[in-house]
Amino acid sequence: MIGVQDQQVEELLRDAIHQMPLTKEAQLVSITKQVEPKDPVLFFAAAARLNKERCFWTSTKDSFSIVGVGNIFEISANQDRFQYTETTWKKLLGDVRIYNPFQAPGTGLVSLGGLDFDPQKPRTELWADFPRVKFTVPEYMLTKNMDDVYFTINLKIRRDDHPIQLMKAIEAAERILFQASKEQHGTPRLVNSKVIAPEQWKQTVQKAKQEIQQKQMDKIVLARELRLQFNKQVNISHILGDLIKKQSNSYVFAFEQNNSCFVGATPERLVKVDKQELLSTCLAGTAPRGKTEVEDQQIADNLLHDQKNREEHDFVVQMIKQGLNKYCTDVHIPDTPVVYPLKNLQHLYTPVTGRLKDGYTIFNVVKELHPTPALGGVPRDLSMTFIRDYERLDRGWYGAPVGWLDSNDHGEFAVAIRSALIQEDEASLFAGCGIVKDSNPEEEFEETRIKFSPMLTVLGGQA
Ligand SMILES: C=C(O[C@H]1C=CC=C(C(=O)O)[C@@H]1O)C(=O)O
Ligand SMILES: [Mg+2]
Repeated sequence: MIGVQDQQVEELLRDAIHQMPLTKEAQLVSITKQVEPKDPVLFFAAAARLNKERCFWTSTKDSFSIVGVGNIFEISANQDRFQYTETTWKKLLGDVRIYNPFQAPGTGLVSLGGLDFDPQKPRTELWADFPRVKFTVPEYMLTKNMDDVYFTINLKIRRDDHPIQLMKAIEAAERILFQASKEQHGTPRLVNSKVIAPEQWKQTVQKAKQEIQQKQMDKIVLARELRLQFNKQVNISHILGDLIKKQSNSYVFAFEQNNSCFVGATPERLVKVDKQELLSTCLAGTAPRGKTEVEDQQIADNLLHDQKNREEHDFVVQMIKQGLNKYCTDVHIPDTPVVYPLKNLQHLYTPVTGRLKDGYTIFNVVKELHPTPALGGVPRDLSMTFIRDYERLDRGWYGAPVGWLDSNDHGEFAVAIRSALIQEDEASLFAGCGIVKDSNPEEEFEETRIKFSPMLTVLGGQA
């Protein structure tokens, strides 16, 4: 690696050891340095050789990536999940020594993670590997912001540690992480695919529609599962590489947990914060892509003027507007949506901007907005109860916020849709859709079928 910087790292470690308060047994130290360009997917692939849990985040639109390896600090909670996560994160920030001369987002101390869609829904075996909430501060982290690449080392030091010994361990890990990975797994073959309970799902849509028509609720989002079997273990780095190539305008993410990995390419930003500048997105209302440019334009025009889809979308806009007004000033939301094209489908999209009021953080906004009516419904409580009672699916982390935040008040969370839980040679894909009074169960079934495509095609299936 870059030699001069390594001498600096050693000096920083020496200082940190000498200056450790007597009251402390151990101290978390975080050191960020700039490194030569490195492909985040190759870094993720190479990290497999360290046998530590990995996490991955790329915003394909912004050319921004974070790859985390290992886990030096973990926040997991079952109750008061937002409050506890925020309090623990703030406490950690007050406790850690950070050497980060860069202001780039995603450098310095960063925590990455996600949580359950519904903390009240009983868990099944499917998600047994995943805690209900988990945020991780990785041991090693690569951050790529446009053409600049940074490497962060997070370690716990003790008073009797020796900087030269610590450096040896760091350099050994760096050699592995920055070397090209030679593993060639070949692409696994999809040998079986099972649509879970299609007819029951359509009946549940019908039931949701009835409740809406009887004015119990306005909107309920219902999801379903597609279960795949392969002839051998799925290679997560290949999947991530393919998703990045194919899914522009998306967040490509992966969170490993024991033998499971939750992977996706979601177009739906929940909230992005850069100091006090805030961005959010209303995304709901869906149509397929056309086979020709003319057909595509025709479908987009129809989508923009389709009452049922506009209704689905407007519920999201109203709720996000209301939610953000509590925590932001200068909330700006255009009156009409535009069409947001993706590889396999197109959505109605309304961008939102605002300024976070003093004293509030990204956690307040995530807590307020989740679940938006793009994943839950309207009103929130009744639709969540309906989903809990009638949807035959353990959503786990599907449909919930996943993302990251750093020690310099940057952070971003996306809604984990277009996603799959991969478990060695098996995978569960998830897709949902907004049911409103004019929904048709067959059409909603078809809409969810298309929503499986981003994950299905990179896993060797047919869209
Ligand atoms: C719930 C999903 O999509 C949501 C986001 C965009 C459009 C949606 C829709 O048109 O129904 C859904 O609300 C999913 O992809 O699993
Ligand atoms: Mg829809």
